[in-house]
Amino acid sequence: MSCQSPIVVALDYPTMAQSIEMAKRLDPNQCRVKVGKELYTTAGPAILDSLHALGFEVFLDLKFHDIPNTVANAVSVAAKAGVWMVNVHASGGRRMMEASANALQQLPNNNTLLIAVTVLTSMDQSDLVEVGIDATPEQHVKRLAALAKSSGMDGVVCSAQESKMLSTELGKDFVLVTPGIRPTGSDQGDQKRIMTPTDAMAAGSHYLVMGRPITQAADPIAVLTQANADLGILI
Ligand SMILES: O=C(O)c1cc(=O)[nH]c(=O)n1[C@@H]1O[C@H](COP(=O)(O)O)[C@@H](O)[C@H]1O
Repeated sequence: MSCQSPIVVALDYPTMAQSIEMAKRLDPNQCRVKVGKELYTTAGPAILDSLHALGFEVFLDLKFHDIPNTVANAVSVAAKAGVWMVNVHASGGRRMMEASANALQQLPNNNTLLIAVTVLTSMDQSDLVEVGIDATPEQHVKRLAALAKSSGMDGVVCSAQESKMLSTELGKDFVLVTPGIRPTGSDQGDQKRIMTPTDAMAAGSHYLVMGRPITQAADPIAVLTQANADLGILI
């Protein structure tokens, strides 16, 4: 049975041992897990097998951004490894996203969700200006999300601050994956566009990515259980 909670715990650790130690404390009914650049660079594909063996659905967050052929082949390998979700950068453009979507369609019985990152949740308007984008984060997210949808993506990564707008613009079935989730009182860190778990779900997010508020907590399981309880999920 698929996990009932929308929470995806980011296993951002420098060693495989630390990530597995945390995964063993977590319950696959209480959350999904995310493998990002730090963990994948140290552990390689073996980490996916280990997390699958523990019963988790895994979001492979490598944010592919390259030429269409390279990205299409990379997402295809990820899907064959059985990950639940994989992502690419929407700024890679239509041809890159279409090639990726086509690559997954050619696989027999593909179930992997293909998601495009819009504007990183660590960026605000001043960061966009510096990279030559003369738009607000909301405007740029809207443009990239529309492009992602028409290029065959299942959904986007955005901040929960844009969830309401995207849900209205692109429909409730277009999957909204939102990092930058911060329970009240938790440290913002390097995130700029943040929201609490409850507000994010009310705004229309489908999945909530939470890293440090859980992994750096004195009692990670208590924080996760409280976040689920706040969302009305009692496991
Ligand atoms: O694609 C992502 O997961 C992602 C996109 C984004 O815009 N912002 C973002 O924070 N993330 C990831 O989500 C996680 C957030 O972690 P915390 O800030 O520790 O909760 C990290 O693993 C990031 O790599």
